[in-house]
Amino acid sequence: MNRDGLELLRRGAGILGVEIEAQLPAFEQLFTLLQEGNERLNLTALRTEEDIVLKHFVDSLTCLRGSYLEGPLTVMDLGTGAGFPTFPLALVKPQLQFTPVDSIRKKVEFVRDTAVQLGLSQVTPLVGRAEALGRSADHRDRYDRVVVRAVASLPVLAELALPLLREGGLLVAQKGAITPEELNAGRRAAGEVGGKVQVVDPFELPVSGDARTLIVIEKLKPTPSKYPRREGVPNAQPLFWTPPQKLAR
Ligand SMILES: C[S@@+](CC[C@H](N)C(=O)[O-])C[C@H]1O[C@@H](n2cnc3c(N)ncnc32)[C@H](O)[C@@H]1O
Repeated sequence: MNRDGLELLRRGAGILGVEIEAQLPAFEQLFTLLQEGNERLNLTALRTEEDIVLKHFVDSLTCLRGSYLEGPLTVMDLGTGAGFPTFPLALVKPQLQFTPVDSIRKKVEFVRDTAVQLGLSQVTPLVGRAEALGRSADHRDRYDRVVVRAVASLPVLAELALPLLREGGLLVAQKGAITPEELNAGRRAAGEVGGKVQVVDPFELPVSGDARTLIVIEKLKPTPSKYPRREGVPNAQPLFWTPPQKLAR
């Protein structure tokens, strides 16, 4: 990472109030590993230094808004891709025990190798689909937090994540701008799977000003055993919602 990238990272984290000075060498190493991984494996669409620093590193750190990730907690990162938001969060919050999950094996292998190289022993990557994990005894009702970034619409996230949380656990979903229709469907879906939308926090990504929304759903009671539905169904038929592109013309 060159000097401009480092300054951008400092500036973005500073605006968020996140202290990262001691972790800058690790972020530089992550940057290099991500670039090498991208050349080999085509992991992420973001390739420029500015995009990686701002839209992966700083953007992931915005999950720390509102202090929902304080203390020793077990955290599943659902649909982690190349390891986001897991890596930036794990670097600055070493008390969090992360389980980054993705259905694509090559991505999880990259995350596993990168975690080893960064010395992040509290990161335990897993290949799997949320629908299957949400039905397995090893993972259902287990986690203090589920974090997600750029994975699915809110009703789908509610159905995939709530089964994995313990009662009182929180889904922390980082999204772009959200329409009232998606939010309304998300509220209804959350209720259906045992949760409640507790926080809708719109904000701007530092420096670029891009619209973001942090949404927090709390699990209040057990998720009915029929959820999550089988693989692919939550996305194909989101609870209480027809995404705009699926509306008949
Ligand atoms: C757009 S990428 C986002 C990756 C990462 N969270 C980020 O912000 O860069 C979405 C990822 O979610 C994974 N994914 C989507 N649905 C999933 C599911 N049901 N179970 C596990 N992984 C899933 C995909 O394989 C993909 O890697």
